[in-house]
Amino acid sequence: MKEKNKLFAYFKPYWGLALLAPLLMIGEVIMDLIQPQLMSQIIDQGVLGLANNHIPDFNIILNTGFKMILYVIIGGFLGVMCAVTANLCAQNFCNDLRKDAFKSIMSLSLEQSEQFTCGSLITRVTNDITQIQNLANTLMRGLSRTLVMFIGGIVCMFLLDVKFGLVITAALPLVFVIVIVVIKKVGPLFSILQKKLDRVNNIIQESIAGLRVVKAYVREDYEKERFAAANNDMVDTQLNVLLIFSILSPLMNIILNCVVVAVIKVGGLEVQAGLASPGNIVAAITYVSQILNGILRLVMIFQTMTRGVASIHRVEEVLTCEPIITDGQAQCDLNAGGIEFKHVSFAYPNSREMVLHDLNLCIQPGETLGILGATGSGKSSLVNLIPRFYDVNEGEVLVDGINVKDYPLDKLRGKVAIALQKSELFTTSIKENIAWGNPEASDEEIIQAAAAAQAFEFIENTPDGFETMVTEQGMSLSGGQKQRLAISRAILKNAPILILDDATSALDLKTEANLYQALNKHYNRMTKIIIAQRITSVQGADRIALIENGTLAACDTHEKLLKENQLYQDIYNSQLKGGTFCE
Ligand SMILES: Nc1ncnc2c1ncn2[C@@H]1O[C@H](COP(=O)(O)OP(=O)(O)OP(=O)(O)O)[C@@H](O)[C@H]1O
Repeated sequence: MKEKNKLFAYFKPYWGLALLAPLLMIGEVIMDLIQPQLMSQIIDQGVLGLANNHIPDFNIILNTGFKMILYVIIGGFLGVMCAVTANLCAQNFCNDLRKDAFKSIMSLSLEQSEQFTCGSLITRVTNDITQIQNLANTLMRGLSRTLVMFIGGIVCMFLLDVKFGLVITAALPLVFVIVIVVIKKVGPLFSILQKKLDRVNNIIQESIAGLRVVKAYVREDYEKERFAAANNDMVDTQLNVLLIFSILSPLMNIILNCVVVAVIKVGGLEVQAGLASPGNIVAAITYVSQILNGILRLVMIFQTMTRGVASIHRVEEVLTCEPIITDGQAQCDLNAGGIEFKHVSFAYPNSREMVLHDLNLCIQPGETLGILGATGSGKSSLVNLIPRFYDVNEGEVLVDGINVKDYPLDKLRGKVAIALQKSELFTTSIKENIAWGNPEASDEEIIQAAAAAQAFEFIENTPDGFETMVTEQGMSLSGGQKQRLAISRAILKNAPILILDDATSALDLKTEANLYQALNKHYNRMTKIIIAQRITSVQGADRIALIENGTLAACDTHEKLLKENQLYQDIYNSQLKGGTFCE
């Protein structure tokens, strides 16, 4: 585990701003606290003329009035400066946090990102960090304002008249009991709310990413209902929170009015006794309202704080999540591309069922190995172990004679280029999509890779050639075109090991044959692993590995397997009869 509470470290560069903002806020609140005193002076000295035989003094009204306006202006200026400073601090701090959270997500092992789920990770980097930003802002502005207003208001009331101070102090226990009950009720609801938001985001993400399938199966209504159910569930929790909060405001108003009545009653007696003035009563009423409104705001602040703290935990989970698959220290200068699976058994971390069982297979540098097997037999799982997308449970995988666990990950993954059946393309130009596999590649190398992948011709026929923009997830391209771009990218990486994991499934037989011919001609030193469903895709390979229920059923040349292996003969015959095969 990385250091806990590391979030505070993000504040460090901005501690000056974080300190200045509450100071400015204190200044603004002091200006607010002076106002009732000045108002008291206007009433007592200016209007009632208590110090001048009950003769009103308009000069005092005018001068004190100007002072009040001046303090309001100063308070407003300090408030604006406080808002600017707090926002600068919170924005910058959360900007750093968001970048690091994203960096952390990028370094997660696949099983960890699967555990978090995609929707939850998106919510953590977006909504949760916004909640933390709100929290930072609230702590610097709202909390400091409320605390200073609360303490300052009570002090001012005691200074006006000790009995006023005692009245408000007597009301506080009841106020705090109400606040604590509300906080206890609402607190746990916020964690639940974030989880429900995760679910809503997951559905949005799945439905939008799979929009074509949704439309093809006319499942819009189903998706709408699924979304509506999750959304309603979230809204219900939100409503519960709001309901609890909505009870608070009238309760506070009742207490406020009771305290005001008590202040007037006590104040009346004090005026009769000559111990206080009418202006003092007005000032005290204003302080009561400032204090109780402050406490009401405290509950809202608590709302932000609870949400923020729940979000801090969620973001910290991402920040402190160490990748399970970590670097080894081995140095390996060999770049031949030899691979060996030694007694490999493997189960996915989220499942107890073994997918591969005691599998042994040696692939020579430069060899082309076809892998054939029924769906779900474990073909992809096998090749996923080479770049360590997952680690084996038993046995070992060697690349160029070294256990993959001993490699620094970037060195190991630098040796492997992989193209998948579902080609991941980015919203950028065709050229950048290909060069993504090797950003330093020259234009000629990009063209050569595209030509080998049989993509050059169709790219040239697009409106802007290599500069044509690929729309989101490659929607503007056919399945076969996307696969060819993904293969171009893998070829361009020029790694010693090239894995095509069912990456030619959308290509017609002629294009596929041309691709393999080009690979053999121009990239013959690469070790190639070709996973396919069709025998035609692998029959030209040096050897073909037959995977059956996670075990290696056979591994030999096409000719030998055809002669000696019943399973291979069955596949061959079924594809021949099904009309898939043509020589
Ligand atoms: N991320 C995963 N988590 C848990 N189980 C998985 C995961 N990926 C695959 N499996 C399971 O592992 C088994 C082997 O899957 P794998 O993808 O290796 O098969 P495959 O031979 O490549 O199939 P296909 O030809 O359909 O792509 C299947 O039973 C599958 O359900």
